[in-house]
Amino acid sequence: MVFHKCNCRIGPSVLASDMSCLASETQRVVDAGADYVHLDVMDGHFVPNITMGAPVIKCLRKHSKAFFDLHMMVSKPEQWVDDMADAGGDQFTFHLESTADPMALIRQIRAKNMKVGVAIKPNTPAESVEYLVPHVDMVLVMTVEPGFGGQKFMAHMMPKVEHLRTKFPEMDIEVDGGVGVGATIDACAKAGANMIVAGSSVYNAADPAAVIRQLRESVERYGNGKEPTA
Ligand SMILES: O=C(CO)[C@@H](O)[C@H](O)COP(=O)(O)O
Ligand SMILES: [Fe+2]
Repeated sequence: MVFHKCNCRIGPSVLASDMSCLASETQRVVDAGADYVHLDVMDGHFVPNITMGAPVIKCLRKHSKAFFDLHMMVSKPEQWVDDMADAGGDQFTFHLESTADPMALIRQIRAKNMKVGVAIKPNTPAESVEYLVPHVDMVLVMTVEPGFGGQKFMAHMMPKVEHLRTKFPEMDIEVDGGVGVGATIDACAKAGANMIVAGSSVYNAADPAAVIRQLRESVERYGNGKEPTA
């Protein structure tokens, strides 16, 4: 177990919601205790799927004050920084694999007053992102191949989380893909993740509030420096 003192935050991914009712579906998870909302932006090029762009996020912003974590699965993230900031994005999480000049992109995001996240795909080693840690707010370790919700959790990504947590005890580390109540969240929590994206497990649940609570309990039990009670 790798302990840390980072705040636990749960961010449902609206990709698993009924996206024809995005405003009410966002509100539904906020009411259920979500700390932020994870919005998956896919361009059909960086990943083989298309979801939403800045116009949709701008409309959603009119209905929600939630913190919007924009997971930018796009080939040219630089192209979308201004539009996403204008649309009301709070955090711009780009993929390390998508840009030739991460530092320039980080400066561009900061200039628009957004927080910065950097994501790594399953085949990208944790070491490759270390030099960016002092310059970003969060590292996202993908626990599925980006592109689709509802995939199987990749447990073999946990050593990457553990490696980063050991080196950076105070950094926000997010996991995304296939995370739900039970073995998957427990593995993430024990490895040291403190920001938890959960799509299907929250939106498909009969009681999303109970799921969010249990995800949080796992992080607080295993990750936040407390000994397990059972
Ligand atoms: O970025 C992605 C997929 O590319 C994720 O945000 C998924 O949307 C999470 O959904 P579940 O795996 O939890 O259903
Ligand atoms: Fe995502």
